[in-house]
Amino acid sequence: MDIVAIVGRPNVGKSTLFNRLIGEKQSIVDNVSGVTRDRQYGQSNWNGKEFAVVDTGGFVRNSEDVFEAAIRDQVQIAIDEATVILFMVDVSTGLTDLDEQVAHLLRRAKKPVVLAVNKVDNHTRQLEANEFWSLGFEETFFLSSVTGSGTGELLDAVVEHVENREEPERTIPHVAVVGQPNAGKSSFINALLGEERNIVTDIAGTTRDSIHSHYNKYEREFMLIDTAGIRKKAKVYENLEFYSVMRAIRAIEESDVVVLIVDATDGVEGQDLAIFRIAQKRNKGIVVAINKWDLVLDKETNTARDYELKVRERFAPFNDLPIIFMSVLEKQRIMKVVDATMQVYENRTRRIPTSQLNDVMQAAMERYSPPNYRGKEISIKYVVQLPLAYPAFAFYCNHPQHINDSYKNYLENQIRANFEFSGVPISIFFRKK
Ligand SMILES: Nc1nc2c(ncn2[C@@H]2O[C@H](COP(=O)(O)OP(=O)(O)OP(=O)(O)O)[C@@H](O)[C@H]2O)c(=O)[nH]1
Ligand SMILES: Nc1nc2c(ncn2[C@@H]2O[C@H](COP(=O)(O)OP(=O)(O)OP(=O)(O)O)[C@@H](O)[C@H]2O)c(=O)[nH]1
Repeated sequence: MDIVAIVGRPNVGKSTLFNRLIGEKQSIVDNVSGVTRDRQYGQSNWNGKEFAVVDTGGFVRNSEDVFEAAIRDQVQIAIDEATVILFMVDVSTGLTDLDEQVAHLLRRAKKPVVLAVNKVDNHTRQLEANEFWSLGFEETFFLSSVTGSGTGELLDAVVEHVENREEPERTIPHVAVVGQPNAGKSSFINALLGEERNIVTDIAGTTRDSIHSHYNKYEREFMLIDTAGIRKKAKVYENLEFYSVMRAIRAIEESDVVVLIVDATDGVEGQDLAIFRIAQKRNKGIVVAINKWDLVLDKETNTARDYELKVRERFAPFNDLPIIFMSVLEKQRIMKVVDATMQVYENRTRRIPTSQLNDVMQAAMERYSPPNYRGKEISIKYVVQLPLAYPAFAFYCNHPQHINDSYKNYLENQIRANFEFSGVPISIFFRKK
């Protein structure tokens, strides 16, 4: 999926536009599941074209006083990683030095740039906004993110640069190895591939600059997707947090299963969660590998168990997934991670025959039926698994809009209790019948 990155100074209105793009619905859903840092990444659809949106402002806390250098850094990363750059400026403050600096970087980029002059709320501001033509971007649009005026034209221009890429037919599982800088991603991949590291580049229409390596040993075969280390030679960004999430997004997009490597000495941090939620939103299989377990000293009988419980809490509500403690350094349990990955891949492709699914779910719904809504009886007639690349179920019922989240969770838990979907997010829809 193509990535549209919104860049610009603090306070110009990036997150207001971002929220508009990803839609009210998504933010409500996220609130329910306790996602707080959802400002970074979302999916949008315009004119039938789907794309991912990244709000670069979501990566800086207190962005009011963020260093200018950090913003320039983000712009450079966005240029490298995104498909289209949406550069936002603010008519109410007028053109600033930092705008000029950002524009300078963008003009040299070989990526399409769309300039959005925001807060053009009225006629006076419309006149003032003309000064931004001096930045020299052919595609310049005037909008008001709060009222929404002008956003349609802007998006039309943005999606001109977006391709609707079909998911390529895959013959073997694609596995993305992601995690924070220094978690041990390269060490893990090197341990798997050793000398035989066979880098496959340029798979038609899929790769740009992530590295694909083919693993085929001990009757296990998959493609490893690794974006680690690409930039090491070129430039080490100060803004590592933004950079590593950005490159994780790319790898996740191309994968079926994501192996999230976490440094045991740090525990699960905000950034690990950000990457985890992106994989979850994209319905990818997930395996968590807690690495550097050798560095955790004085281990007792319950150390791993207690640690695992804490990790599961962090990932809630989606925590039906394999968590494996490994040490790449001491070659401990690396193959366990591989096996879990293969299992999760299988779970993600699992198809439950309709009759079996209905037998199990009818029984579950008899044990605990959907609560009435304002005296209306809710009845779910049957359920089918949808023909998608990931597990998704449609429940046909009389009042689809009145089934509450706790009942939805009940249904999901029942599916998980009866069928093996460990490591895989499940989508549940209610449809009118
Ligand atoms: N008048 C007006 N105000 C706007 C418009 N869009 C956003 N704002 C306001 O501008 C302020 C900053 O908006 P944000 O969306 O938080 O800006 P941001 O660029 O994401 O800021 P950072 O989080 O600092 O990066 C908020 O008070 C918005 O309500 C607009 O079109 N017109
Ligand atoms: N003690 C210990 N050190 C490890 C382990 N795995 C990796 N390391 C060390 O951690 C450091 C970082 O490992 P890398 O594999 O380069 O980490 P990375 O995630 O690829 O890092 P970036 O490319 O910066 O994103 C190296 O010094 C490794 O030797 C482990 O299991 N135990």
